[in-house]
Amino acid sequence: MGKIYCLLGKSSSGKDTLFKMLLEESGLALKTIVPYTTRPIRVGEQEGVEYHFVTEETQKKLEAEGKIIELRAYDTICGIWKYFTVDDGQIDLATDNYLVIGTLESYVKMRDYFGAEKLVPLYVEVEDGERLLRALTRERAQKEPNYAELCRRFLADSVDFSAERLKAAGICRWFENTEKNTTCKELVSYIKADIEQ
Ligand SMILES: Nc1ncnc2c1ncn2[C@@H]1O[C@H](COP(=O)(O)OP(=O)(O)OP(=O)(O)O)[C@@H](O)[C@H]1O
Ligand SMILES: Nc1nc2c(ncn2[C@@H]2O[C@H](COP(=O)(O)O)[C@@H](O)[C@H]2O)c(=O)[nH]1
Repeated sequence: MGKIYCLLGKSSSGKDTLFKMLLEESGLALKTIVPYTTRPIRVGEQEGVEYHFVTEETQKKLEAEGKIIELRAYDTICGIWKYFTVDDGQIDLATDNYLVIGTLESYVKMRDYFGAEKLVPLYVEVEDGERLLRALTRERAQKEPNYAELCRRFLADSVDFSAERLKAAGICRWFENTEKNTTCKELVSYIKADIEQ
């Protein structure tokens, strides 16, 4: 029976980078679950790859149909952006293991939906100063850097991933992401051991 491995961590902790590296590990054979969002598509993103980019109306329709597994809404600098997981036939835990990127909130909601034995948290941690530097470097490379949103996320993260909230969600193990290849190796060993147990 399959499980959902959920990469969690503050903004710029390296979730997306590690996500791509882990998907390339053929020994793990992890599948993905494409999430949905109402935020605008960014340069370099593709419909159906990072997200299904949908309108507010589509989100409301999916909600009315009872298809939304979990949803997060953020009051961003550019308005309300929603991120959500949909029961759209992508997930078959009878046959496959999945890798997703989540927040503490989405992890808890998916754990409650699928059952604690099905969700495995992979919490990625980076020292705040280093993380802010990485976030700034990444933002500077954007066509239209949004430094205000970067700052909002940085501040929101310290509340959203507070020690109390991590403890309440049962997250007691973390993976330090100083050097990505080392972190990836640690994650691979951890996931392999979990799959084989
Ligand atoms: N171990 C590392 N060492 C140095 N830089 C890294 C490392 N891991 C990731 N980065 C860089 O840090 C930046 C943020 O990484 P990434 O986009 O993977 O983070 P994220 O957690 O997915 O962020 P967000 O949640 O904001 O989308 C990127 O520019 C990435 O190349
Ligand atoms: N904990 C918080 N998570 C947030 C916030 N704003 C967005 N997000 C989450 O980030 C990821 C990735 O977003 P992206 O726009 O860079 O693709 C997504 O899962 C959101 O849930 C926040 O204020 N706090």
